[in-house]
Amino acid sequence: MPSRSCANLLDMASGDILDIPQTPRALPRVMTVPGIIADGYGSNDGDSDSMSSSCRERKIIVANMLPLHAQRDTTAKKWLFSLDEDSLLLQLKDGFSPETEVVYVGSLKVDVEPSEQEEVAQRLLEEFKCVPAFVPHDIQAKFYHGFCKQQLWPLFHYMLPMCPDHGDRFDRQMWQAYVSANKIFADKVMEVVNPEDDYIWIQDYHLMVLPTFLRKRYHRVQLGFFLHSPFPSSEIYRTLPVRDEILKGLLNCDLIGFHTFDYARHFLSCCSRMLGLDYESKRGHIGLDYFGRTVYIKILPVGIHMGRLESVMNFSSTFVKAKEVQEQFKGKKVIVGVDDMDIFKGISLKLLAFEYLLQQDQNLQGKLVLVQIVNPARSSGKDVQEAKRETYSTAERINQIYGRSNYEPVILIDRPVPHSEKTAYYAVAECCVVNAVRDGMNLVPYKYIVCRQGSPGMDDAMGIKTDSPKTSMLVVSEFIGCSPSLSGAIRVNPWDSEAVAEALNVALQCLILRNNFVMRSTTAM
Ligand SMILES: O=P(O)(O)OC[C@H]1O[C@H](O[C@H]2O[C@H](CO)[C@@H](O)[C@H](O)[C@H]2O)[C@H](O)[C@@H](O)[C@@H]1O
Repeated sequence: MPSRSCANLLDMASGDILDIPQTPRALPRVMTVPGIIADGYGSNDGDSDSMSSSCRERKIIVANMLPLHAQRDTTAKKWLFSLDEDSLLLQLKDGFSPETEVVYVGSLKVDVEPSEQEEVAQRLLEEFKCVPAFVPHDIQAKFYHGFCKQQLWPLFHYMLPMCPDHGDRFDRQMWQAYVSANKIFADKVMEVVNPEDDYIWIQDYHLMVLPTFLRKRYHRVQLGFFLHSPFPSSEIYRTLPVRDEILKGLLNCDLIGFHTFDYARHFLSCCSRMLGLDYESKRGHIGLDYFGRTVYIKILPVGIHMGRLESVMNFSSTFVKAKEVQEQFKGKKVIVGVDDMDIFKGISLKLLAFEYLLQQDQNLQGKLVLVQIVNPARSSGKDVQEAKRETYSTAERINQIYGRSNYEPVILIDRPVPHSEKTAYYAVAECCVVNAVRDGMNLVPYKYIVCRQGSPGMDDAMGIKTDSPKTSMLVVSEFIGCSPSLSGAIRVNPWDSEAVAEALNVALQCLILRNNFVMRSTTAM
């Protein structure tokens, strides 16, 4: 029998929760738009009632990874740190009022020797208001690469571990590591928190039992949690052996945020079926009573940060790249895809649809290009290796069958691609396709829409008249969180490659019709 010692660790925490004195409390003072949503697409429900009026002045954002780049200068034997401008965590900060102080708690992407940890921690707090949680190597491997990436990530994206090739089966040691890592993060929060005044925002599926440790220590601390991934149907979720511990972890918060109504609905149905908890509408918000507290459930879809994206659009390096891409694909229609190398992003299915399209319509051969940017994998699992192998072999096959001299139908860009370069591809491509079989939100369509709108500088670089209409098409999977918000997109079932091919064909026909129409109107003038 595997040891259940970590269950004890957690039980100690959650067990005590049963003993929390049920002092009547005022309604939790919950922030609206916790900064997750910036001034872009996706918005909160726009409430501005009394719940929003008492945002605490210091926020502690806890996430698996700090928004930092870290590099070791081996010659000078010094660490070099800088802010990771791409991190969504910085976007959270932009949503708060300027007076709000934000402290981040999380791990570094690098290993720091124990002898250097104290000095590094002091520097990061002073220079970046970051508090590093140093998770020992053995725990980290089982916590992140094990329980997070091999168990929770597949399950939350609707994949059951039916056989070893499809996610690892439940492993109590990995769960123990998950609980231990969450405790390490909780201890770090406790080092800096002022429980009377601070608001603690916990991010994502890596840290779902962290609230239990904090609630055990501070009965009255204000805790919010946001899940960036999907929350699956209760029929999937109930297969998880530690389903109750995780639900209780989340319920130890005052507010739980989800991207979509469906994810919130699934969570509520799990609370009802597994814990016998029913929800009710409280002052216009959905709330659950849990040991004398009300836990609010909110739909807070993440958006993009327009300001940051617009500034990247105006980099001279973006103009140069856009011009270069435009020249490279002159006379061809460009479809762009940007995805993480992950088994749920449906990259191979997208390639199969593209292959089918070329096979069905010979006229497109030589004239159509799919530029597929692949962000490097974060997980090292064999599932990701297999997805990568399949992506490469499908792309190679398409290029062999339909390629010619000076023409490759699939351009696979598999390296870290800077923001400016992605922006340039978005700006040039007339169609963007997101074919994920499941994704919490997916911000690619929003970025594409903004980049296609262009800017005077970008239009100038590309030789486009600013007032001339630009036609763009979006093909998106119906299984991603952002899908319902994209009313102008063509929605597809990503598993049905023939239907995706047909959708791409419709998109191309629309582009051609529209361009002919514009050309005719311009000529007539
Ligand atoms: O791979 P991880 O380190 O475990 O992180 C998980 C993913 O986090 C981010 O995506 C998630 O948040 C996005 C914004 O809310 C959402 O659009 C997406 O659906 C979520 O999965 C990150 O963008 C991914 O690269 C990570 O894999």
